[in-house]
Amino acid sequence: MKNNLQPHIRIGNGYEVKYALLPGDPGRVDEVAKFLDHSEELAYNREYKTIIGSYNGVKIFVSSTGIGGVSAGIAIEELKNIGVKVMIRIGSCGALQPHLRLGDLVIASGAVRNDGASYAYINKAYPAIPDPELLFHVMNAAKKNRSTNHTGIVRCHDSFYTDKEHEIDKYWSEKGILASDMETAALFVIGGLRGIKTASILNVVVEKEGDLEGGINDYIDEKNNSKRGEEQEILTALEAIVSYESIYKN
Ligand SMILES: O=P(O)(O)O[C@H]1O[C@H](CO)[C@@H](O)[C@H]1O
Ligand SMILES: O=c1cc[nH]c(=O)[nH]1
Repeated sequence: MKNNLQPHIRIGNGYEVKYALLPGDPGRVDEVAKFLDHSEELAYNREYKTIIGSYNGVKIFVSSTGIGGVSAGIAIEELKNIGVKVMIRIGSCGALQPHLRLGDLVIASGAVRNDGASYAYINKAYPAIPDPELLFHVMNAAKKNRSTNHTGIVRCHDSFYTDKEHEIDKYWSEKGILASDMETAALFVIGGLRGIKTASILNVVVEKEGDLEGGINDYIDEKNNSKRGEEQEILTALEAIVSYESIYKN
């Protein structure tokens, strides 16, 4: 393969970039660009949009992974193939607990593996957990940014519209799971198996169903709160990378 060009993300060797931020939505890549010292688009194929840039002297890729573990798994593997060693998801999530508000950050300390992609790799006895050192840097960065953040287990799923969604959310909510997203489990499991350091930060974009407390104000501010959460997750991930890099330069 010429220059090790990857078939989906459409990037090859030669960048020597150790870090990647992974939003699902390609639109969020441009939001991250606003925080970078400079940035340049490298490729945009299907759901995979990648820019290269730097933040406080550290070079990073920002690559969208699309919706779901299947799509994310492809991006994760291909980014690893071109040398990326540390990946932080900056995603969105739906709250499963009533105290989580729009724009709060959820930092995943583990993920329930209700997705198909992580299971395609290995049976469900294998844990979906982040790298503990990277998690520590993310938690510290979130504190320094004064975000409202919650660290705990999230649930990863493959569907929004089956007839059982309400029942399933109720079950996992009662087990204390913080929120739902679709890619964190695949990221953690593939990271564990492939030796990639991973973490996942999620911005609450949907509050728990039926919780109306404070709902009117939140409704008015809905867009602002979600936007603020997105900015805070981006800043948190970037600051975590800088502090991680200061310790693990090589
Ligand atoms: O906003 P992103 O990062 O795409 O994350 C969430 O949003 C999508 C679903 O709407 C899924 O990808 C889910 O995990
Ligand atoms: O409710 C939601 C919102 C975003 N992402 C999810 O997976 N679920």
